[in-house]
Amino acid sequence: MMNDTIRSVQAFEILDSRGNPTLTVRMTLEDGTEAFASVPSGASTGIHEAVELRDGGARFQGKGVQTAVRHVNEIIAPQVVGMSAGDQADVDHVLQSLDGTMQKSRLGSNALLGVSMAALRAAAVSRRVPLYRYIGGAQATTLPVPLLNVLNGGAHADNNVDIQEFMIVPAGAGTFSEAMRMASETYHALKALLKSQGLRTAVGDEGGFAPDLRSDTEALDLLLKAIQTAGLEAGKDIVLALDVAASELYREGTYHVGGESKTAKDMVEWYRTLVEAYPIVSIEDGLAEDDWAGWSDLRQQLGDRIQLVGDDLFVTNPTRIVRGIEENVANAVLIKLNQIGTVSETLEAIHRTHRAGWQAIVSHRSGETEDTTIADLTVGVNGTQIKTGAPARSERVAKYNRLLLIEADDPSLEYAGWEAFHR
Ligand SMILES: O=C(O)[C@@H](CO)OP(=O)(O)O
Ligand SMILES: [Mg+2]
Repeated sequence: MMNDTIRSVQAFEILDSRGNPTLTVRMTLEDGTEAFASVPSGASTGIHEAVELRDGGARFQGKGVQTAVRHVNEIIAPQVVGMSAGDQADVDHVLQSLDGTMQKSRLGSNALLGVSMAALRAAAVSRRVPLYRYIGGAQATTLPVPLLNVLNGGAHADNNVDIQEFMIVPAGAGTFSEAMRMASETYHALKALLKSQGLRTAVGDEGGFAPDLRSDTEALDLLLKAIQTAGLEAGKDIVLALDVAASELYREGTYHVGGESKTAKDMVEWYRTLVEAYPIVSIEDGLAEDDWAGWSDLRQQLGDRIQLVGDDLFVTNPTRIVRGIEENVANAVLIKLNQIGTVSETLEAIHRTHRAGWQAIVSHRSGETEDTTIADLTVGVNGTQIKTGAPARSERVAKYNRLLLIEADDPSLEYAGWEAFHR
């Protein structure tokens, strides 16, 4: 018999994919269910994100992951034991009120999210349903198009490329597994191409290459070449997406790109030339996290042609998303559980995004673990796209592998394909 009353909650310090401390939470239920959830950690974090208690940050006055672990074990656990794991909204409400701050800085968003995700996972296990089915019920019908980061620049790489992430997007595949095959073949073709040009093939945090390139267009040309070498057609089988992470390029009121200072208007014109020359379907964080006026212009100029995704701009925060919808500054939202700190608030962010007719793209962080919750979350909410790195490095591949298993288990789910970019 199912009895999803929470019996115990315990946090442990573990390592993330960068070798930095993070935490995992084990929740047990009265019916004997045991579930774990692990929390990721970003590098290019938005200033409006929920605050994790992270080791080494001067900002946290010596409060690191150990403190977050203690908060779970000593403050949160006694309050949630006895609650029902399936009452996600109630559990998350308790977490939010125990913390009591706007950005979850008292207990730490990592402490809160670990418990919130553990409740979600435990409730599904207890009901003996796959996590995506527990989240989405009969309404989960879609498998997402993956956005795979294969080339890096910006603050993440030691080269002359300004854009942080160049992603390949196999929208033309017929199934999710075919999409992964196309993506990994392109990834390997890219590696061979870099090698043949004497360029570095070491990979960054998300599994993408970071060769020493002269410009952003050289990076885009390399991708087109790799797609072709893999026997695929750019624009038909695979298209491209960018994460500019423009907050990182923004200093003292201007954007610093290619050794020049640019206004928001110049940036929009730059994107127009890129979109005209390359099969780019999506640009994330094209402008900085508080440049609302610039974003509004970007949306007016390019919003009918391509997907414009807010990451640092919205930080998965329902309040910022509502403002973005009202001011019509984008048409898609990047969704990261740890930017907001609870499952319920993440679901609210997704629902508000979808209700506006915008796309919600569930995303990993640059510091990840083997936790695959985001794969199930994407399917559960009928997300048409997922962003979780290169098809290499196990912490990224774990999410893709989970989706491959979901596809194999449930033939009723349909690959989103081009529908993902329908506006
Ligand atoms: O900018 C981003 O979108 C993410 C993930 O790719 O990076 P980070 O986790 O470092 O914020
Ligand atoms: Mg981003």
